[in-house]
Order: sequence, then C-alpha cells, then structure tokens
Amino acid sequence: MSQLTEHPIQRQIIGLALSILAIVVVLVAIHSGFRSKANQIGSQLDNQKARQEIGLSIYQRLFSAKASVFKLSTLDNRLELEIVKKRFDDNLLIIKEGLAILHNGGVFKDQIATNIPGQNSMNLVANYYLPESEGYVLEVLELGPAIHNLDEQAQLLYQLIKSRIELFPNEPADLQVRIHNLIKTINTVLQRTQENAARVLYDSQEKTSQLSIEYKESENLYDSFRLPVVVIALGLSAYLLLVTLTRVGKVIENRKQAEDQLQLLLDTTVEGIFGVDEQGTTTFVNPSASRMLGYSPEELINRSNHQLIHHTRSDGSHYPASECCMLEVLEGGTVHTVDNELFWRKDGTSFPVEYSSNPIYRKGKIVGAVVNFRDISERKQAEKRIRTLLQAIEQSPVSVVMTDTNGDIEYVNRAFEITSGYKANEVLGKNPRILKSDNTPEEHFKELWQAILSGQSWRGELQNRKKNGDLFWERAYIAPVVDETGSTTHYLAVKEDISLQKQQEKKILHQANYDSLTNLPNRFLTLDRLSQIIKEAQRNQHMAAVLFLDLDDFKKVNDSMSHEAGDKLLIQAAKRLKESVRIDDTVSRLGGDEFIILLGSLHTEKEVLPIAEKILNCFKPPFVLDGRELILTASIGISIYPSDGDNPAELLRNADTAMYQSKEQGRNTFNFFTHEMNKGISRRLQVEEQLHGALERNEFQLYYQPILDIAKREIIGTESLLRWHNPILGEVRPDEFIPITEQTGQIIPLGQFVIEQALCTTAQWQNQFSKPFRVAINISPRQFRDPNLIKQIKAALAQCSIPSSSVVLEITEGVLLSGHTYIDDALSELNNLGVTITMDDFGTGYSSLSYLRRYPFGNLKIDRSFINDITIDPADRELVNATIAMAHGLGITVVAEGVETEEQLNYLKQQGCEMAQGYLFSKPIPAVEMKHLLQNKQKLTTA
Ligand SMILES: Nc1nc2c(ncn2[C@@H]2O[C@H](COP(=O)(O)O[C@H]3[C@@H](O)[C@H](n4cnc5c(=O)[nH]c(N)nc54)O[C@@H]3COP(=O)(O)O)[C@@H](O)[C@H]2O)c(=O)[nH]1
Repeated sequence: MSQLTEHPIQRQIIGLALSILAIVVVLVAIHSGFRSKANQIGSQLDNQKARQEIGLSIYQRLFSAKASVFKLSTLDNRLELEIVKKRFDDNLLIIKEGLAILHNGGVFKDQIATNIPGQNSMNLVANYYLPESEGYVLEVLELGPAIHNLDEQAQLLYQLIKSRIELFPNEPADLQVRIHNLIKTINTVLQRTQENAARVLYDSQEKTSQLSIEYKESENLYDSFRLPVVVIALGLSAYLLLVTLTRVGKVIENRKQAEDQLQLLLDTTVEGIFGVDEQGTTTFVNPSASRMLGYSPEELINRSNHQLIHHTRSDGSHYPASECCMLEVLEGGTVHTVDNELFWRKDGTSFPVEYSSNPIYRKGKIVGAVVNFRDISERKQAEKRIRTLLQAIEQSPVSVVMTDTNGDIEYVNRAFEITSGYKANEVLGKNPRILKSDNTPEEHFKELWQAILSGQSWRGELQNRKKNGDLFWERAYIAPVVDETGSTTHYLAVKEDISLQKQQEKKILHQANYDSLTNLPNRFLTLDRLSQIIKEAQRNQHMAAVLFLDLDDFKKVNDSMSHEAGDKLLIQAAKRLKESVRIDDTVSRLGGDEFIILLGSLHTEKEVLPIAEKILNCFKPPFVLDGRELILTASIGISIYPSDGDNPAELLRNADTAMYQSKEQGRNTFNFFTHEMNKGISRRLQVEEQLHGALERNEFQLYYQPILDIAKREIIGTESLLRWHNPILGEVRPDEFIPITEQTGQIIPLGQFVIEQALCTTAQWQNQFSKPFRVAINISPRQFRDPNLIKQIKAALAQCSIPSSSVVLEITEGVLLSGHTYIDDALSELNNLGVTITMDDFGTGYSSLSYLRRYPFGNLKIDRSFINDITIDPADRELVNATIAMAHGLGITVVAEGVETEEQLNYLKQQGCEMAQGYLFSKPIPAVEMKHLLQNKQKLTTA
C-alpha cells in the first residue's frame, strides 16, 4: 500500500526536477553561448587593446629613441653619452620586446605607462591573433630585422661619438660624416618603424573600436537575452511546478479517493481482513474481521494474531505459531490459500475459515502480511450436505444416471452398477442406449425425448438389458436439470429396478386368474372367458356349453385322508380333465372339488355328449395317492348358451343345478340343465336359510331309537337321532340338513346340543329305571376337527352326572381317513375316559380292517343296507358273516342296524351278533315316548 501511495508523487517531483534541470541546462547552455561569445569578443578586444598599448608604447619608445639618437649627435661628454646611450638601449629593448610580443604573444612590461589610466607601468598581456592582425604585424615584423640591426649601428654610433668626444676638438671630418650618416640611418629605421607603428596604431584603433562595438553588442545581446531567459526559465519552472503540483494534487486526491475507497471496501466487505507485521502482530483489522472474531479492533491490534485467533487446530491439537501457514509468507514462503483451518472467537468458539495470506513488500523487503478470510461454516455445511447427498445418491437403492445434454453419461451411482452390471468407467461418456433391449416400444422413447426436450419430466417403465444380457425392468423418472438461467445443463434419470415387482405383478396377475393348486383358470378368469365365448357365439350364431363338474365324495377323501392327499387328488384330476378336452377349450377350477369346462363354437347340444362321457371316463382309472389306489367319480351338470342363459352367471348357476341333479341321481353321471331342476336348488337354499337360527328357535328335537341285546331281547340303550321341525319347511330329514350343517359349521353348536340332551335324558332314565342304559350319539367328522369336542363331552358328563361308560360315540370311517394325529389323540382320550367308540355304517366305505385294529373301537355297527338283504342276498349275508367274525376276532361287539324282520334278527342271532336296532322294535321316537317304552316294554318283541 505504501508503495502505491509514494511512487506517483515521487515520480511527479522527480519529473518536475528533471524538467526544470533540463530547462536550466538548456538556458545555461544558451546563456553560456552568449557569454562565451561576449567573452571571446571581450578577450579579442582586450588583446587588441593590449596590442594597441604595446604599439603605442613602441611608438613612444621609437620617438624617445629618435630623441636619444639626436641627442647623441650633440653630446660632448662621456657621462651624458652614457646616459643617453642607456636610454636608447632601454627604448630599443622595449621596442624589440614589444615587437616580439606582438609577434608571438606574451606579457609585455613597460615601466613607462603613458595612456593607461591608473597604471604607472605597463603590464599587458597580448595574444597573437594572426588572422586579423596579420597584415599589420607582418609590417611591423618586417621592421624587426632593421630594428634588431640597430643594436650594432647604435653601438657603432656610440663608439663614434665616444671617439669624437675623446678626439674633440681634433676630430676628423669623416668622423662627423660617418656620425651624421649613421644617425641618419638609424633615424631612418626608427622613423620608418615609427611611421609603421603609427599606421598600425591607427588601424589598430579602428579594429579596437570595431571590437569594442562588437563587444558592446555582444554584451548587450547577452544582457537582453538574460532577462527573457530568466523569465522563460522561471515561467517554465513555474508552469512545470504548477503542472507538477496539479498532478501531485491529483495523485494525492486519487490516493485519497483510493484510500477512501479502500477504507470503504475494508469497512464494508464481508470478508474479514487484517494485517500483521513481521512478528505476526496484528496491525490493522476491518470491521468484518472484528465482527466475525468477536474482538474489538483494539483487542486485536498489537496482539499476536496467531496466539489470539489461530492457536488450535480443528482436531483440537495445539497449533504452534512456527507452523502457521498464515505466517509462512512472512518468511518469504509462498502465498497461501487455506480452507481447512479454524479461527477462534473471543467467546472460545471456532469457525472454519478460508483465508489467503499475502506478503506486504516495502522496498523489496517483506514487512508484513495481509490476510483476508471468510467464515465458511455455511459452505462447509453445504459441502457436508452435498457430500451427504452424494453419499445418499451413491448409496441409494435406486439407479441414478446423469448425462450431459448430448445424452452422454457423466455420472452413475453404485445402484446403477449393481443393477446393470456395468462399472461406472465402462459407461462414462457413453449413451444410456447401451442398456436398450428393443423390448421397450419406440413410442416410449419418442414420448420420453419429446417430454425432456420441452423441459418436462417423463415417467415410465423400460425393459432394459444388463451387461450379461439379462433383461430387467426399470421404473424411470427422467427430467432435465436446469441452471439458474433456465437452460438445460444435464438430464437426470432416477430408475428403480422393478423386475421383482414385475415378476410379482405377473405372479399376482396369475394368482388373480389362476388356481394356485392346479394352475387352471380360476372363477374370475373363467367368467371372463365365458363372457368372451358368449360374445363370440353371439357373433357367429353358435352355441356354447358350460360343464360344471364336482368330484363325488371328494370331501370324504379330504376329511378322512389329509388335505395334502386331497390336493394331490385335485391336481391329478385337473390333469386328466385338461387331457380330455381340446386345447382351445377351457378347463378351470372354481374352488374345492368343483371344476368348469367351457366349450365354444358348438352347433348342436349333441356335440357335448361325447365330451361329457369322455370326461367321466377319464376318471375310471384309479388315482394313486401315496401308494394307495382310489376310485374317484365326478358328477357333471351342463348348461347351453343360449337356451339355458345368455350370461356367464346364469349359465354357471344352471350348470351347477344340473350337477346337483347328477349327484341326486347317484353321481358319476352328467345331466343337461332343465328348468325343473331349479326347484331342487331352491329347496336347498331354503333349507340353508331356515337352518340359520333354528337352534335358537328350539326347532330341533332329539329322538331315540332303542338298541337291544339280541340274546336277551332287552333294551340296553338308545341311539339319539336328531329331528328338525321347521314352521316353513315342516319336517326336514337329517340326511338333508346334517350335510348342510356340516358344510356351514352349524354342526358344532348343534352337536353340543345333542350331546347335552342325550346324556342328560339318558341319565334321567338311568336314575328313573335304575338301569345302566347307554346312549349312542352320532359324531360327524367336522365335530372331530373341533378341539373343544372332548371338553364338551367331559362337561356334559359332569353336568348330567352320567358315567362315561354309558356313552357310546358313533363315528364313520370318514373320520379316520384323514389320519390326523388329533383324531388318534381324541379317540385315545375318549377311550381312556371310558367312552365306547362305535364304527358306524360299516361296509359302505373302505371297511378297512386296519382301522379296527388301530383304533380302540368297542362296537361295530353293520350298515342297514346289508341287513336289509341279509335273508335274500348271499353276498350281503357273507359280508355280514365275515364282519361279525372279524369284529369278534378283534374283541369288538357287533350292532346290526335296520333290523326290520324276525328273520333278519334270527339270522343275526345265529351269527353271534350281540345287538340290534331297527323298525322291528321301534322307529326313532321322542324322549317322552322312549320313556314310556322303557317303562312299559323293556323287553321288546316287536314294534
Ligand atoms: N351327526 C349326526 N348325525 C345324525 C344325527 N341324527 C341323525 N343323524 C344321521 O342322519 C342320518 C339319517 O338319520 P335318520 O333319518 O334318523 O335315520 C336313522 C334311523 O331312522 C334309520 N333306521 C333305523 N332303523 C331302521 C330301520 O329298521 N329301517 C330303516 N329304513 N331305517 C332305519 O337309520 C338311521 C340311523 O343311522 P345310523 O346313524 O347309521 O345309525 C344318519 O346317518 C344318522 O347318523 C345326529 O344327531 N348327529
């Protein structure tokens, strides 16, 4: 800064001084020129005067010499002669010296000063200037030899005069002549010399006058020049001084302005600025620095800057001043810009700074440093946020791709690498179309580019290809990235791998339309396809058929074996069904054991017959389940479009009705829908409807049929049989409503009602007649699946105070077929409880001997269908015989059901059958009647 302020003024002053000096030099040079010229003329004038004086002196000496010569001629004594001679010689010597000086220049001394004021003697300096005085001098010089010869002639004259004096008065005449001639000669020389000298003097006088004039003019010129020169010099100097002062003023003003601006800058800049000297002591500080650091300027100035604000590193360690980057410039280090250090505030807090330390030079020497800094907390936080964001993007589970406006990839994140299989360096600079699979319609890409080129975002799904060639689905959001001017700088794609979702959607779609067990179309898809078939049939004036197929007795298999076995059976059945129809026909599963076959493009109903028969036939070969062979049949109902309905629901319902007809007809058959069938269906619906709440309305009543000891013909117990009297439907047979209650689950509360009623009623009879009457209760398979069954029985035993030995539970073979362990456990527990278990309906099902051996049966009840023909049909007889023998072999008591004649009873008695029940003795009767029966006829002969 000091250099900035000093140099311009110095320059101006130096410039001024040099200018004035130049002017002075020029003027002095000019002045000197004039002076020199004047001096030269003055010198010439002086010389000319000196020479004139010398000439005058010579002239006078010549005159004096002439007088001496004349005197000589008159002398008569030697003394005077000597004096005159001496005078003549002196004059001659001066004359000769004068001439020599006029000729060669030099100092002329003549003690006889005549015409030079103030001087008694001559002491002149004459210079020899040949060019101008040449003529005169030459003339004078021409006299030189004659003058020089005068010595000898003067000596001769002296000798002659001396001789004349000595010879006086006898001097010879020739001596006088000789003296006279000689004087004449000498005078002539002197005279001529004097005349020349006079002429020289005269001319010299002109020359001197001319030189005087020239000198005067030169002096005048010099004098007249001196004033303007001085004036000009002073004027120029003044002007230059003024200019310089103006400029200096301007410089000072500029400097002031610059200083003011600098000060304003320092005061208003948001950057902190401070200066330090060579020792690192703060020399100045601007307001921003003071504000940021929390110190007043006075607290900072003259303090060690580093110790005060820079003492600790960001990791908390001590920061020695000797290592301070900021102060390094003081040692001639490089200029530093640092952005990873802290400054410490007065309150002990710190903030990250970016600072730049610049040396201050003065006369080439570092005298301090200026440090400007800014608080980069926000930037650091922003950087941290950006780092976090970048990290988040990098770690994001969705792919992020950034391209330039040409579509060339500039960035991909880790998820992209994982999803696509491409490493970042393999795709940078490339176009994302490297992922293109050709499975995404071109329309998608057109839409995409149209959207993003018009500044819009685009969302959609793309099927792309990985590096390894695998296809994958992405849900993409692609948008232009714009800068602050609104110009697109990049394109950003955020893509989620939805392959799994697509698979799941496909799976869900499949699950929504297909049965998961058999993979056949489900009800939803069936109805949809049926709609299509109907539309097609409408268009083509064709017929269509819906075959509703229900597996016969499948429930038994499901209940008695296991659901897993039932599932396997359904899968096999589905396979056989598909194989028995055309590929274009639809085989679907509605649920449970119900299947639908849709046949389109029919011309007559008759075309359905062979297909229905083929379907029934496909069930003839036994099904193999877990190594066991099972015979399974199906009942089919058929409805025809358009005669039986013109919409899917109606056609399906009517086919279902027809299927029930097939069931009614003994199963394993098919029926075409007739409108009469609907009546049967409505009966079932009515029964279902009326069963709802029937128990609460006390519409059920328990009947009892006596069971006799054949040998004693005594009633030993009863079988409880449920009866339902409904005000709308009247008497409803158990064969009709029991299966429905089993399907709806109503058998559970109803069964509990039966157990409680039967046990309490029997307990009353026991008490009343003091007989250990037993009561047989039918337990359906569904009841056995109820975990509360045992609890209920125990509760009823306790509630009715009847021994468990009086209770007989009748179960069908179907209960056992499932093989579930809970059946085993329940039977064991009941057996342990003392309850007798009866195998009911023996002979109608599988009649497995293994069941009899495996489970703790006390009784075996032969189904009445065998007893019925026992006296007529040898086969039934054989079967009954074998059954009785087998049961006895296993220690099981045999009960014969449906005994209606004495013949039947006798035969059974012969075969060792222990117990019997049937119309021969009594039909099932209400408890009141049973009580009377027990009261009056414990020994029954006939009903
Ligand atoms: N789970 C339950 N099932 C029950 C209950 N009550 C009855 N049922 C079952 O309903 C089926 C039909 O019973 P039902 O109409 O009562 O017929 C029984 C007798 O009336 C009939 N029977 C008895 N002797 C004769 C006869 O000499 N001739 C003839 N034609 N019928 C006769 O047999 C049926 C008794 O059968 P079973 O149970 O096998 O002993 C029937 O299957 C009942 O089990 C109930 O409360 N729970």
